[in-house]
Amino acid sequence: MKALERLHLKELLDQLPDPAFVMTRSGVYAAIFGGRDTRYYHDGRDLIGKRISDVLVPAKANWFLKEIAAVLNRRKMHVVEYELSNRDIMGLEDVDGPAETLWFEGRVSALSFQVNDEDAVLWVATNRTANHRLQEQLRELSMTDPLTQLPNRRQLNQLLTEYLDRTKRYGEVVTVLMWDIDRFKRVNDTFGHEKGDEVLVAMATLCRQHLRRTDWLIRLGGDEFVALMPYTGARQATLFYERFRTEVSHLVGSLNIEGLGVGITAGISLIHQDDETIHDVLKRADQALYQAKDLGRNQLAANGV
Ligand SMILES: Nc1nc2c(ncn2[C@@H]2O[C@H](COP(=O)(O)OP(=O)(O)OP(=O)(O)O)[C@@H](O)[C@H]2O)c(=O)[nH]1
Repeated sequence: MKALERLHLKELLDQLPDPAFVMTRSGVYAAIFGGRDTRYYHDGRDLIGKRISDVLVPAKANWFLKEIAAVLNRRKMHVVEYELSNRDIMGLEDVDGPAETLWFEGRVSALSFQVNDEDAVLWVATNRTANHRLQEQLRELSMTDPLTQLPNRRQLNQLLTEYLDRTKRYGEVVTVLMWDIDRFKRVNDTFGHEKGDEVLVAMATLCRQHLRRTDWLIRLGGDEFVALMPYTGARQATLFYERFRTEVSHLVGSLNIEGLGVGITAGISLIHQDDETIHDVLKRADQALYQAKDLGRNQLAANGV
């Protein structure tokens, strides 16, 4: 066994599927083993003897140096995730390897011996790009309404949390305009569910077209939507609603769904600096919406503006 290990140790190390770098505290690539498959990794043999700051842009190089120092100080393995693109790496033009941005998981542990009179770590880099992309896609899917392709309630919660924070900190004015299609059930009942879907998509598209690029339109569920309007007060939001309502009356004609009472009812509120949670503002907008429904639909009511 010993003889086998001695004879084949180098070959075994070179055959490691993921590259393993020996890196010193000052950032010198002292050795590299494995990671020879250029579909996944750039050939790193040219790195030996070079400094990380000669290879990576300063921000990335500093991040690596900090990680190395942290591992050497704590003497505990670190697992880190990082991204490397061609923008980060200098002089990569002539090296074989993937062209796109790569995501890595690094497993970094301290070595018990010195290399070139310096403390050193072993840094194993695993290409996790495919996995990372899949995760991004799943995240995107979990945040998107499949019918309208708009952000869904989950994303609204995230956005509102961010905007509540900004209102509390900087006093930013943000309007929440909740709207709902009047008599939508009659569309389904009269023309079928497919027509209902078409109406939902058309209304959502129309609303999106009339909002600003910095506004958000979210499908809450069913025929309920929220327009989240940063830098917008109640007066501007009301003007937006009036325009949207007029456009909807034309759309009802072009969709051939006249005579059912289809329109748009809305409730608006502002995010308040003393709101404790996002549910406070959602509740106010919801109450305004129901007040407007009670008043006879196809109109807007405000609450806490
Ligand atoms: N086609 C279609 N219908 C949906 C979808 N989601 C919810 N609905 C239907 O939307 C209808 C909403 O009905 P209600 O909440 O009573 O609303 P409404 O008829 O607009 O009544 P008011 O708002 O009070 O005027 C229900 O019949 C749901 O089944 C969807 O994705 N597609």
